[in-house]
Amino acid sequence: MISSDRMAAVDENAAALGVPRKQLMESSGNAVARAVRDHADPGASVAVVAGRGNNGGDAFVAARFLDDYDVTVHLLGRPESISTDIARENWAALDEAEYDARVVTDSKSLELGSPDVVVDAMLGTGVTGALREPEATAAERMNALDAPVVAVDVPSGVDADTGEAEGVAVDADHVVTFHDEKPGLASLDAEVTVADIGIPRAAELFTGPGDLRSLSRESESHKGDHGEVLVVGGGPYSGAPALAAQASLRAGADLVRVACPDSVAREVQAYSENLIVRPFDGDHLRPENVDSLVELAGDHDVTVFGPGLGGDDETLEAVAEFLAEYGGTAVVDADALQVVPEVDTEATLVCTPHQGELRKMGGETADDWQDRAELVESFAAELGHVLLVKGAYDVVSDGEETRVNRTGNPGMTVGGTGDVLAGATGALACVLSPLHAAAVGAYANGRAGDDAVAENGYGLLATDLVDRLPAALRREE
Ligand SMILES: NC(=O)C1=CN([C@@H]2O[C@H](COP(=O)(O)OP(=O)(O)OC[C@H]3O[C@@H](n4cnc5c(N)ncnc54)[C@H](O)[C@@H]3O)[C@@H](O)[C@H]2O)[C@@H](O)CC1
Ligand SMILES: [K+]
Repeated sequence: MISSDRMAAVDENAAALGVPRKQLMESSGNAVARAVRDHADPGASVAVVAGRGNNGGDAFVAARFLDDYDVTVHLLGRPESISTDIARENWAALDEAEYDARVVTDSKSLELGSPDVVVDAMLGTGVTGALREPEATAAERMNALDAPVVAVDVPSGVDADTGEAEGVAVDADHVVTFHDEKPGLASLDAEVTVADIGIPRAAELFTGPGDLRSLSRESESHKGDHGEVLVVGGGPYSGAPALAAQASLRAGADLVRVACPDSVAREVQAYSENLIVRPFDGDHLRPENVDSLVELAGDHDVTVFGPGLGGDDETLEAVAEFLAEYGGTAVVDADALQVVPEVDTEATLVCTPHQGELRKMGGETADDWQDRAELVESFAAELGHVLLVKGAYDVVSDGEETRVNRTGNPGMTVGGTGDVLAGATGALACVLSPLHAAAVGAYANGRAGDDAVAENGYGLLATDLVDRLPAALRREE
């Protein structure tokens, strides 16, 4: 099963891997033509009703794969209003080659006749709201015909994620959907075929630019909409929590507070005026600090737990108590990680170990990234938490779904890059699912590192990553 949002991300990742959408459209159209052949023999008449998006584009391609049929393509709307270049190019190809391709600007002039098969390519995953005109009338006309209706990707008017329609929708007999099943199709009274259109598995497995799609913002946004993060860290170190907190801000959080021991509060604040510091008593985290921290954490969307806390016995005891009491979402890093396997917690955790820390948690690792991905997936299932295991190929898994990140370079072995990753992931977890936040965090952190090395060579500082996070999270359109 794949949602429309994820499908769009995967499609963009495929393009970044060198398999552009026009090529996928060629495969989609071919698959639609094969489905038409299941319903009628060569020579039969086929009416294709196409919209102005890529759903229509798929059907323009299908017409070319049905040269031995009597095909008529009806485009609803003017060719100039076709909304994508690839659909327009495929329309132009039909027009140039003198196919029977007609422009229908008004539903009254839609003459379907009595075809043997109807292809519904008005709208696919791009539908918003109820079908407008001329699509609504065209749907009613198609439903009234005796001929079987083959729908491209999803019956027009139906929401691919929910299976629901806000108004009239095409009543399809057969749906040819692409790449993977769509959640909304199962409840329909139609035969559903999933066509492999040549999207590489890597487009789903490896993080890519398409994964940044989900970070687009509404123009009407308010302070707090993009998340409030609490970083709990510091004690033996003061730089780590400051780095994590700055990374959270650079990854888009609206407000970030740092809870750290009194002893390092001034140092943490001195790193940046952008930080809000909330000190607690002492020079390292202790069990007596836990209750007030849990309360403070409750006012935030996500807690980033661990940067610079150190591994003192009292501190680890406090970490265990915090996790046992806390019910929100936390990114857990550094020394705090070793406590996770023993704790019974209601919290949603994203654990960010490097391979040494993973072993300390009781997890196994392997040199080959594919073997490692399998081991991480089963350990994540055992823990019941999301794991982001850092390495040349970072592995992210919630125990069911696994993603692998290939950005990053050997310059990132310098201290502090893990704190940046934890902070960025915390900010992202305010607006994305934990698995997706970890995947995008790893992708952006590595991309920031790649940009820094491309500019200056090795010898990068963790602060170089912080400054480059916004660009690394920006989607090029
Ligand atoms: N990986 C993918 O995502 C692939 C998608 N493909 C096809 O692309 C389709 C999605 O294409 P698009 O994003 O261009 O979207 P669609 O082609 O589904 O629809 C977009 C068009 O519909 C119009 N529209 C939206 N809501 C409407 C309504 N209620 N009434 C009337 N018109 C309405 C829009 O103005 C726009 O012109 C998929 O369903 C599939 O058929 C394939 O070509 C290949 C791969
Ligand atoms: K359709």
